[in-house]
Amino acid sequence: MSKSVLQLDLHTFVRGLPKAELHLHIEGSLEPELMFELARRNGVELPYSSVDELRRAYAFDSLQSFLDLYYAGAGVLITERDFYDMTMAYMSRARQDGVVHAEIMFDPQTHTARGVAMETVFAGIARALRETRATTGITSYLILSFLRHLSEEDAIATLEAALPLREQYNDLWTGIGLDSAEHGNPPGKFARVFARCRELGFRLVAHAGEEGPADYVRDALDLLQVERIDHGVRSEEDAVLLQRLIDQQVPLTVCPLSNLKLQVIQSMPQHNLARLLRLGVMATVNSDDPAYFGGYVADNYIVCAEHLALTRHELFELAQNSITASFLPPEQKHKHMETLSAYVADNSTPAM
Ligand SMILES: Nc1ncnc2[nH]cnc12
Ligand SMILES: [Zn+2]
Repeated sequence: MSKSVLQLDLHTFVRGLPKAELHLHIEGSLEPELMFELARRNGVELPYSSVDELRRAYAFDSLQSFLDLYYAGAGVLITERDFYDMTMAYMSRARQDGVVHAEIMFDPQTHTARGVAMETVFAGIARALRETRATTGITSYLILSFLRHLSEEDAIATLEAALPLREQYNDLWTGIGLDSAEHGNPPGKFARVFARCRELGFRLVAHAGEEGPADYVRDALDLLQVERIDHGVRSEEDAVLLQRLIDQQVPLTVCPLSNLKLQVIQSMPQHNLARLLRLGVMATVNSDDPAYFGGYVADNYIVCAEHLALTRHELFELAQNSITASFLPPEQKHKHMETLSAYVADNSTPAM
């Protein structure tokens, strides 16, 4: 295969790089413009007079300060069409970023607590994902995530309310996750419901080591038996844990712009993504809540390339890791790996 003489610029290279996005909260993809449109459509009053005023409120100093706005913003989602519109907007944006497969978290408790039916949430999101798969070939899975600031009983009730829908959404709903406020809500609080989900054959993930300590990462592995850790950046503080992540190739779904916006780090050059990757951690790059954190998945790759001096080969490794760490069956992973290798071979200088 011939190599191009001219190297693509960074932005073009990253956007064309076939990749999976593994850490994305669909409610966190709700852009202010759509939030205002849904508020108008549903007669919901927002405490902001304009899109600009809302965007100006996105100045966070912690995970909790973000979550307060995020849950309030989700209050405009009422009908099946609202969930469909939000999901279509994300999928079309993801397509522009070279996403070939997305594993999407959603928080049913945020909606059922407001009287929105579980079926409405599933139906709207699923219609958009299936339509996207049919028209573009981009595949996706759903990860139903429990809110950890609520009780385990609430999580169990949520699981029971969703299970009757499992067969209907079998092509999409493959995973269970754990998100929301980490401090004071350790993984062990959800050991029973995760054990039940494991028995039911779900793939398991959990947020850990974002704001919370490295101990929470270890507990998520030992007590919840998750396969992937969402964030996990604080694992670096525990050398034994870090070696375990490397030895066992436990994927971390890292979200650099999120870490910056929520002040997990104070500046991008401080981010440990490059260090983790170079130590042999199965790190991936993702957007978390792109509408709130100022960038979609390709922006996250680019900001890391620019501030952490990632090489093109390392960007390729991150994309490879995203496919490897996905829940896709082996034959689909293999197909994406071939496409990815061909893309990189076609767009590399001989020195890469
Ligand atoms: N970054 C994050 N951490 C925990 N819960 C979340 N829910 C949405 N985004 C989250
Ligand atoms: Zn997250």
